[in-house]
Amino acid sequence: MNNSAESSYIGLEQNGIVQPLLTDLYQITMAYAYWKSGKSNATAVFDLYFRKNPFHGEFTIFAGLEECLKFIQKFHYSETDIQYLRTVLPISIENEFFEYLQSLTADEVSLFAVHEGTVVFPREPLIRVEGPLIVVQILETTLLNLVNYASLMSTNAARFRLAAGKLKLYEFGLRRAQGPDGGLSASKYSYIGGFDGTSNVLAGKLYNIPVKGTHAHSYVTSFCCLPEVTVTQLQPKAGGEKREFLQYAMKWREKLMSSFQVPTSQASDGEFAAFISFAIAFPDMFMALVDTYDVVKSGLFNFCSVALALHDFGYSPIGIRLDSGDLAYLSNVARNHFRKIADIYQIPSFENLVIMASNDINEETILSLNEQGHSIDAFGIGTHLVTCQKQPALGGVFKMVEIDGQPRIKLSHDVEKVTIPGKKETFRLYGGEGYALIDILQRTVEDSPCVDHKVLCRHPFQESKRAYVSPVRVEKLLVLYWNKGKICQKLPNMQEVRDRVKNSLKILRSDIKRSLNPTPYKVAVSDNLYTFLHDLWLENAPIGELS
Ligand SMILES: Nc1ncnc2c1ncn2[C@@H]1O[C@H](COP(=O)(O)OP(=O)(O)OP(=O)(O)O)[C@@H](O)[C@H]1O
Ligand SMILES: O=P(O)(O)OC[C@H]1O[C@H](OP(=O)(O)OP(=O)(O)O)[C@H](O)[C@@H]1O
Ligand SMILES: O=C(O)c1cccnc1
Ligand SMILES: [Mg+2]
Repeated sequence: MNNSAESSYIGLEQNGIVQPLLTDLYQITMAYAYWKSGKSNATAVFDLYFRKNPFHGEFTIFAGLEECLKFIQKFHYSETDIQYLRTVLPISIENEFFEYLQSLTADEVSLFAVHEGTVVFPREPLIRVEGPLIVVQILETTLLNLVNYASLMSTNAARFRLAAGKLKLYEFGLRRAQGPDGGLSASKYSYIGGFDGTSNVLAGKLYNIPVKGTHAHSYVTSFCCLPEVTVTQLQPKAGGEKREFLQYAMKWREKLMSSFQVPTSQASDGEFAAFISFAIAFPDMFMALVDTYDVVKSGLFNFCSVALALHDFGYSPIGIRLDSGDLAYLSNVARNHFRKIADIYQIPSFENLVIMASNDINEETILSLNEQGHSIDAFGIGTHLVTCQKQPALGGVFKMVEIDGQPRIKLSHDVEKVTIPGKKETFRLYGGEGYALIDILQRTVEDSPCVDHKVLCRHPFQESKRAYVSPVRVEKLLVLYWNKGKICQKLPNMQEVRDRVKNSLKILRSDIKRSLNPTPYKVAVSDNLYTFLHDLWLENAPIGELS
């Protein structure tokens, strides 16, 4: 098993699908219309942000930044891209436009971003992109594609992590993921969000994530009786001659089942044969799926018998996986068996055999299991995690906030959808206990908030909602990551991003993180930005006439 994700994954090539044509056609048609109307030299500022936290929660983890940087680093239309565009755009498009497109790079763009893995909130810019209008516009779809699922997935994983506490979490979702790329991203961002590993072997290879696995029901059902065990011997861990393993396991099964007063006829021989064969193949990592027939009457006895035989041979069995039934009840039964065996046969390690649970597990199942009391050590989670079944998309958007130094606002009947105009900074203000109190958006022309100085924080749309905050610490969230054609920050490796997620969540009070009815975290605007926003709003919304 690959145990370290410490080495950098920065050197990795980006998935080949991520290229300039991975965009919506309208970015290119707009580019032509901008170009044609003489806006090629316009300079624009766009904010990438989302409006609502996912999963009925009150926090989001920002992820996908490194992929965005890799994308803009190599942003360039190839000759075949241009050839293809010629076939889909109208014949009337001037040839010089294609020449112009082919010459484009993101070298004149600046990109500011929140560090990947940081906890973030609605309306605050996660990424601010400044530069030639056409280039910045063209980046929209790809940047959103790279950030939305990555952030959603990392947030989902972080929520599972909060629910599971210190228990191990493994991502088992590849078979249920949204295609190959969705599956790889799910493995990567669930690790960033706090999972301990994945069953996805390619993700292990590409990202150096620990890979983990047990076996499927098919392995168990492929055996029907003991004579099918053709290799019956095993070399003891300490070395020396191979010995009859099968006989040891059989002796243990008789002994165990009679001491638990269950007739051996109740246990499946096929399952027993499967476990023996698996143990002979993997004596150092024996983990058995015990629910194919009957966990209590068959699976547990078969597992324990093989595990005891392995112990006789000097090996340490790992544990079991439960994949159906009442997981709380069955895990407690299993733990009691393990305890009894540890006690009767004086093998203390048996008490701590791993109990893994899988089968359609979601955040609520884990919270409910916690309430009921269970003996599970690890969860294998697929569908709900990778498809983000509770909320399949993060509604991140990319909106123009300034052009040629002039602020821009997008109005909407839905106040939540009105954009906050102008070039902005975000500051996180901390209170005495180390918790973040509020995030405040300011215009870049304003002075930064200072420690121990009162800052007026205003709700962006509700005039009466305002408060003074005297922060004990101020953190500037947006950092210049891409400038003059270069990545200008040291990029963290995956382990560091994962650590940031963990530490970033610690700055949130627990009521903001709880699953049911969490307290919203406040995102405010400065007094100056409040006035700026509302003046521009009025300027852009003429007084109507009723008739
Ligand atoms: N103690 C428990 N509390 C809450 N939910 C549980 C508990 N045990 C299992 N679950 C969940 O209940 C669901 C049970 O799934 P389902 O109704 O398909 O039964 P099953 O055990 O898979 O049956 P089958 O033997 O047919 O596979 C799963 O989503 C599982 O995660
Ligand atoms: O339940 P998930 O969270 O998606 O986790 C992954 C599931 O994948 C496997 O099931 P399998 O493909 O064999 O199907 P089944 O258990 O649903 O029959 C495994 O046994 C888990 O039950
Ligand atoms: O290794 C496992 O147990 C596993 C892998 C993928 C899906 N379900 C289970
Ligand atoms: Mg299942």
